[in-house]
Amino acid sequence: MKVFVTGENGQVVKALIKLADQDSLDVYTAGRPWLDLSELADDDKCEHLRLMIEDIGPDVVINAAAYTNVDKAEEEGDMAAAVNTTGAGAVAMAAAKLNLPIIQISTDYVFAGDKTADIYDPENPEYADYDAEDLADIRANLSDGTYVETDATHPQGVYGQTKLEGEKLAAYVNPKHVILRTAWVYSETGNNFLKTMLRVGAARGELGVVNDQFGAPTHADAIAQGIVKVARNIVEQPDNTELYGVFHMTCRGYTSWHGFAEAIFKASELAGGPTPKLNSITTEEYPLPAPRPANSRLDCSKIARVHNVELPQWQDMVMKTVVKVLGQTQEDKN
Ligand SMILES: NC(=O)C1=CN([C@@H]2O[C@H](COP(=O)(O)OP(=O)(O)OC[C@H]3O[C@@H](n4cnc5c(N)ncnc54)[C@H](OP(=O)(O)O)[C@@H]3O)[C@@H](O)[C@H]2O)C=CC1
Ligand SMILES: Cc1cn([C@H]2C[C@H](O)[C@@H](COP(=O)(O)OP(=O)(O)O[C@H]3O[C@@H](C)C(=O)[C@@H](O)[C@H]3O)O2)c(=O)[nH]c1=O
Ligand SMILES: [Mg+2]
Repeated sequence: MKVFVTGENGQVVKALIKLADQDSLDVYTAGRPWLDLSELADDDKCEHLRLMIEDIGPDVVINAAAYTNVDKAEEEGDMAAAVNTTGAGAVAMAAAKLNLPIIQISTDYVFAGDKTADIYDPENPEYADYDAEDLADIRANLSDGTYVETDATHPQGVYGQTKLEGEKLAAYVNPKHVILRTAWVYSETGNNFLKTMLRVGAARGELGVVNDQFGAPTHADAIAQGIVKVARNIVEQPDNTELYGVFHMTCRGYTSWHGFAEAIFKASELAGGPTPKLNSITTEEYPLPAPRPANSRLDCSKIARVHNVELPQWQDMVMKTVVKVLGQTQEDKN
């Protein structure tokens, strides 16, 4: 299988490139300056992209490039929209023109983050006439508070808004679309929370991290494996419409950013890295330009059922990533 991926140095792009060592997977990437997603409002650039893809002849196109600086997006809305919305739409369109499927990577930040779990109250008068079977049904359908693919979206900031519009545009222009929403991506490359923690933790003796935003830290390697499995499924069964649409894909389990930081520094301690004092704080105590969803938890049962994709428990990949980051030379970090 041959895949065409947008971006060069992104966490997910790099993880996909690593998988190319494995049997029968060719990964072709295109990033700046040759492919700049912010320039795809221009028809000539779109045609150039289409020709580039045609030349390579992939089975699937993967849009893994995005404007991901959540806070900066608040002031650079036009650029964020150019990359995440117009750019995503243009990549999906170029694929559509070649009758190729598009896998568009998206985010938990499309949601408001205020979803709560349903509470079962056996005393609810509405249940008075229900028999045991009805009640069992009701209980089975109670939400645990994780977001499902059909839940209403309501992004809180510009990044989430531009990503949501990118999802919609990609879906509109290319019927063969898979929108994969993931969350809290980290890896040993690029910019991410794990690397920020180790850097800040080495520079300061103490730091505060928010304890009231919940989600699943997801290693880019796990995402890349999920993407490749989905890609293989749609290549094997291109006409199976069940395989297309929106899917949630994160590691299993969940924690807060504070819980993630705790796991990072526990691993760091074992590996001889920094061990700053870690304080638990609220979102209010850590003001940022862009609001973050309090609940970023995604229900991943649909992708498990339809694509047979299940990512590992979030804790599983923290230790090895911390070890790799601590072992990086200054040169690697640049
Ligand atoms: N990071 C996260 O926590 C999360 C990310 N996602 C989504 O996952 C996907 C992958 O994210 P991730 O790997 O973390 O991204 P990164 O922030 O690590 O990398 C972003 C990638 O996008 C490329 N890019 C940015 N602007 C442009 C542009 N104008 N033209 C071409 N390429 C551009 C970058 O290029 P260059 O190599 O030149 O820098 C880089 O390759 C994205 O769709 C993101 O929205 C979803 C949930 C969480
Ligand atoms: C660095 C730091 C952050 N925080 C808080 C701020 C914020 O609420 C939370 C996460 O911080 P970050 O800014 O690193 O995370 P952020 O850039 O918002 O991460 C998001 O990126 C985009 C691309 C996504 O799609 C999301 O899934 C998500 O991963 O932790 C602290 O409380 N203390 C700290 O020292
Ligand atoms: Mg960030």
